[in-house]
Amino acid sequence: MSVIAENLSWGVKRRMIVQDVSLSVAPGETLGLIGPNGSGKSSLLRLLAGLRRPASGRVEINGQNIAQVSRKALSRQVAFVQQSAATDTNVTVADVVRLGRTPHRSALAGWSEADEAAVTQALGRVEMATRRKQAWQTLSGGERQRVHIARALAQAPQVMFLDEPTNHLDIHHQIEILRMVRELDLTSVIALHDLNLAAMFCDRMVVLEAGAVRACGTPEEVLTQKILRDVFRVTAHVSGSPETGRPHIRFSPE
Ligand SMILES: Nc1ncnc2c1ncn2[C@@H]1O[C@H](COP(=O)(O)OP(=O)(O)OP(=O)(O)O)[C@@H](O)[C@H]1O
Repeated sequence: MSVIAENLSWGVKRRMIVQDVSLSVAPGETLGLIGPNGSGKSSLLRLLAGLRRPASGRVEINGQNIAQVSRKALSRQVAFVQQSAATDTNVTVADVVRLGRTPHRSALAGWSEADEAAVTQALGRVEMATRRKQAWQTLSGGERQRVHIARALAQAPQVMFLDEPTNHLDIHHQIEILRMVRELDLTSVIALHDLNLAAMFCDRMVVLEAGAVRACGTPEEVLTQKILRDVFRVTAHVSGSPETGRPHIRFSPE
């Protein structure tokens, strides 16, 4: 499914937080959203996922304006992994992942074998299958993050929005989660701070600066010394990684 944003703007009081953003994500593509703290990545993701109404502009998912799609219909297609999703404390890991099946169930239908299989498969994909009975509140930060990703997978979406999905993860799980998202047969938009990981796993990237698109293109096109200096305020050397052929950034201490 494609995701297209046209001239999206959103703000609070007089402050514009997302400014005239247009972008498009092709079916199956992984788009990285990068930018400094406060540049509007989370706000833009919420607009794209239909969790917030833009002040102006529109979002189309699979050719449909999401303002005209019911929330339930949207949640059958779109999953959102939030940065710090609130979860009831008195539940198990499996309970949290089961919530992902809600959009697919009717009020009268019972819990089906297909629902249970989706939960089991999702837990397996994030390497949490052995923890299904563990109490949510006893999980570590990274384990919670993986369970939230499993909940989104159990939702069987065609589009996934992820807001810094790897910020609590060890390097093995950062790579595994991003590899998995890229390999899944879905369209994804991922806000990431680690620019080298973004370069490794994203097909294209959008750089946000003060709520506006500063650059958009392949990792090679976007991760230039100039952008790193102007937008991220770092001195860095960019070279092609011999293993992946993608840009690799070496940051300089001054
Ligand atoms: N509901 C709100 N009310 C007031 N200000 C808001 C609101 N939501 C976001 N902001 C402000 O908008 C700006 C962008 O926030 P946002 O969370 O989208 O940035 P971000 O790029 O995701 O940042 P980070 O990298 O720090 O997670 C920030 O300055 C934030 O304080």
